[in-house]
Amino acid sequence: MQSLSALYDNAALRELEKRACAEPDIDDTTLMRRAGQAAWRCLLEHWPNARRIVVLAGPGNNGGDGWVLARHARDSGLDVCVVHPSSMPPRTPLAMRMAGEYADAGGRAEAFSGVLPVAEVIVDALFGIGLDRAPEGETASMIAAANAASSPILALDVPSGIDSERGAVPGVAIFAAHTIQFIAAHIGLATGAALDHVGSRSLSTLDAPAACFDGFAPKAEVAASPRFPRRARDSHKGRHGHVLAIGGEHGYGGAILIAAESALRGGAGLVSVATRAEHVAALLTRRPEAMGHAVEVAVDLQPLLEHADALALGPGLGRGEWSHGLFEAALASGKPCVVDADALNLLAAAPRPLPGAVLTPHPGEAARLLGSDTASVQRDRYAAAEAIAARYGGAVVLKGAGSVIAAPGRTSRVLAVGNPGMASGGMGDALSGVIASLLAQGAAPFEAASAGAWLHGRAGDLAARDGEAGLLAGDLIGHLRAAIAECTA
Ligand SMILES: NC(=O)C1=CN([C@@H]2O[C@H](COP(=O)(O)OP(=O)(O)OC[C@H]3O[C@@H](n4cnc5c(N)ncnc54)[C@H](O)[C@@H]3O)[C@@H](O)[C@H]2O)[C@@H](O)CC1
Ligand SMILES: Nc1ncnc2c1ncn2[C@@H]1O[C@H](COP(=O)(O)OP(=O)(O)O)[C@@H](O)[C@H]1O
Ligand SMILES: [K+]
Repeated sequence: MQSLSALYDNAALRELEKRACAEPDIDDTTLMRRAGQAAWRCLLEHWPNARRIVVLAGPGNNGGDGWVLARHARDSGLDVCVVHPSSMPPRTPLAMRMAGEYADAGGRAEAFSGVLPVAEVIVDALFGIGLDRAPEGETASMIAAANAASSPILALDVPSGIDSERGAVPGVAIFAAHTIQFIAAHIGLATGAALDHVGSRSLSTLDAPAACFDGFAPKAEVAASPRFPRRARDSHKGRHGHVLAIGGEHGYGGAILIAAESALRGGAGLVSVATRAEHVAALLTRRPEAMGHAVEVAVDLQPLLEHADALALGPGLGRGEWSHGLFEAALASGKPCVVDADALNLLAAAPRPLPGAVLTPHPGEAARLLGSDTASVQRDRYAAAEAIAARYGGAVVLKGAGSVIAAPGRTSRVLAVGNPGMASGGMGDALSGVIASLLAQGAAPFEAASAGAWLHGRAGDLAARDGEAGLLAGDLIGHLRAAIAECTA
């Protein structure tokens, strides 16, 4: 059974369409009719009282779906107007046929004149998975006019202007209230800039037979909530792992303190911190449960490394001599390790394979790891996360809205939890702590990355119930325990 959690790219969607059309009683016309009808039902479900609708119809098959919907709406007695770009009448045979049927039934259609007719719902059928460049000229104006109208927009398959494979928004794009996707969920609607455009989401498989999906793995999956076993009654701290958090150069004590506190709230049995001497008192005042160690030279780190099950390396680490020494000593230990913040910058400067590590770059750090730029990373977040995993060998969490989790040989995952309240300093340090905590408790890198990122996002959502703006990493950490409890059998 297909769900919104299994995500496919455009090649897969087109192949699935082909397989469906190979079935005896299905062809491309049937699929388009089903798409238009499913979209019409979706409109009725969301806006049962709408009497006037405008359908924006593009030149391709996405437009075709729109013409079918328009016909259903008209047959049901609604006041319908289809608006198409004056320079782009229906171009594909299917779209031409559906436009013809609508016209034959007496449906109203007009070329875009600069203003859209008034409507209670606007249906966006301009472009779907066939978008091949940023909308410009007339289509850009139609999108802008639809967004400027006060009516909600129902997007068919993809909000027009969104790159349905990558989540990027190359120019203007529809801001939909709801998007109904056809056949299977699109990978690009789950991450990055696209998230602001899709609204709520649904999926109509168009009754494509389940056999079409046989042997067809999704390109990515929405990360599911992790499951944790209940603790044994006779458990003790030695069974829940020992995290060593390493960082906190002069002037950057807060980051390592947040990572340590988050590791404790992530369930680690013990948390030690290796940092500059001046941060130890602050750490112990704030979190006496942590063990603070002043480390002035790398050799001081050795005994701490020996006792650690996993490392959180990088929060506030800096990039100087002290930082380099600790970075090299920590990696040389071969312990499971979260590599974050300045440790990622040091790694970018001296790349090496780190198969047992979890790398947690934000898009800027990801760009440095790849030798590219932030805009390129954001243009294709899946490709960037997968390229970092391939280059460095470990698991990767590419942070930001719709965080992408990747590892060599694994199907990538994308987070559906988290919120923009988390765009504040220290949130990444909290993520490092919780992932290190799971590594210390025995999780493998990809699972620790995925479960840790999920818990962090969920705790952020629980914290955001009191509002997004002003949400602090410390507030999120306060909800980690509840997030873990929700996931515990
Ligand atoms: N794949 C499937 O399984 C199904 C697809 N259907 C619909 O078909 C759609 C795909 O149809 P198409 O492949 O015809 O693609 P689209 O309808 O998304 O658009 C393609 C057309 O728009 C033009 N175009 C693309 N970007 C443009 C831009 N920025 N400015 C101006 N013109 C631009 C292309 O040159 C092409 O003519 C899907 O999104 C979906 O709505 C459904 O009918 C049923 C099943
Ligand atoms: N708009 C957002 N939606 C969801 N999660 C977000 C958003 N903004 C930030 N986050 C999350 O918050 C954390 C921020 O990390 P980072 O950018 O490293 O912050 P810092 O360096 O200040 O600690 C990441 O886990 C990121 O995914
Ligand atoms: K569309």
